[in-house]
Amino acid sequence: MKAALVLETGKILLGESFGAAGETFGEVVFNTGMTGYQEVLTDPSYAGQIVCMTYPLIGNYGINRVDDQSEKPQVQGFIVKEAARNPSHWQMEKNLSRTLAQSGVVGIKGIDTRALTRIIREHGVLRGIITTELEGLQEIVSRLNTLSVPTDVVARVSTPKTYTLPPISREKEILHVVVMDFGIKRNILQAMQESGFRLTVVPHNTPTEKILNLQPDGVFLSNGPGDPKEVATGIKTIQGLVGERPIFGICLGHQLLSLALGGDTYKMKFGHRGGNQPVQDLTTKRVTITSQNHGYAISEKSLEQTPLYITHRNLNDQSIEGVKHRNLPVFSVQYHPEAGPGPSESLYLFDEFAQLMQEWRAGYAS
Ligand SMILES: NC(=O)CC[C@H](N)C(=O)O
Repeated sequence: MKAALVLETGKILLGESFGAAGETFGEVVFNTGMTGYQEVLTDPSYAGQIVCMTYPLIGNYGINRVDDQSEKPQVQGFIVKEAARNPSHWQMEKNLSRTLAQSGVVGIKGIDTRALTRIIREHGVLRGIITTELEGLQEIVSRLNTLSVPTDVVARVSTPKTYTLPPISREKEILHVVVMDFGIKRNILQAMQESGFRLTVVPHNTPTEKILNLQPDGVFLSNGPGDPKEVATGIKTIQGLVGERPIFGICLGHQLLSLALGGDTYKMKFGHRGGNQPVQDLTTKRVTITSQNHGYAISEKSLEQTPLYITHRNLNDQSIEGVKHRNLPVFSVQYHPEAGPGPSESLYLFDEFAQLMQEWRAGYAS
């Protein structure tokens, strides 16, 4: 079956249906990862977005039981050049196109994804529609201008109920962390369990008092989809938590922390999505290659009005990748240290969080 990708610029790219048939609307973004498509599909941070994979062959190791980052694919649509016809891997359980079809994800294959990426890099992220209904494509272009990206995406992907997870590593001192779930990836939960944390995961709109009543050693602010400025209740909660407990934020959590402390965020032209973004720790000068997935960033100028200072920078475009509070145990990073998918060399940040919580615990007890 034929399919088309229609962009808000009026450009129409023709390909073949991949996954579910039908129509889907979203913001078209590109990811440069050569592997990790299963993690990308199931990462709740992509809710509302149509993801274009720049790497030209996708699906070659199928879908397995271990790489899911949430219970289902979360992307709004999926664009590939070539979908592997004979996937093979010892852990493979299903094939990609069937998984997409069963989950109702409308995709398209046969698109020159590198050419599409050039268009996005030139223009900035674009709204688009993938459709298997090829009649009336011109009408879709005019309809596209009336559609806007949903603003309630965090509420859609956050847990509706509080739940707990035990520590996996028993060697380390057990610390209790309350996780504010704005659309968390499983690999982050797992990295924290492996760091010896006992987790209480709470919905995105849990008030400050309820979190403090759980008597955590620290609070974690998760990744998540959409514009951070839309997460007003979360920002308010974080304002109440600063100074009460050690705090660590990743990606959306990092952006929300800055907003809570008086900083500002902006929408990047096409964002950072992939597994090879170089980030420098400004104190040690050490560079790590990081996994990233974000379209917003902290505005540097706005940090002057906050108690935060810059700890990490992206070496490709100098954008802010990490901040720390000047005198409280509060820090965050824009990238994904949990390494799923991507390099694992930034996992040490979870140990830093553990150390802050231990110090805080010791200070609190004395
Ligand atoms: N991975 C994330 O947490 C993404 C944060 C935010 N939605 C952005 O696109 O910038």
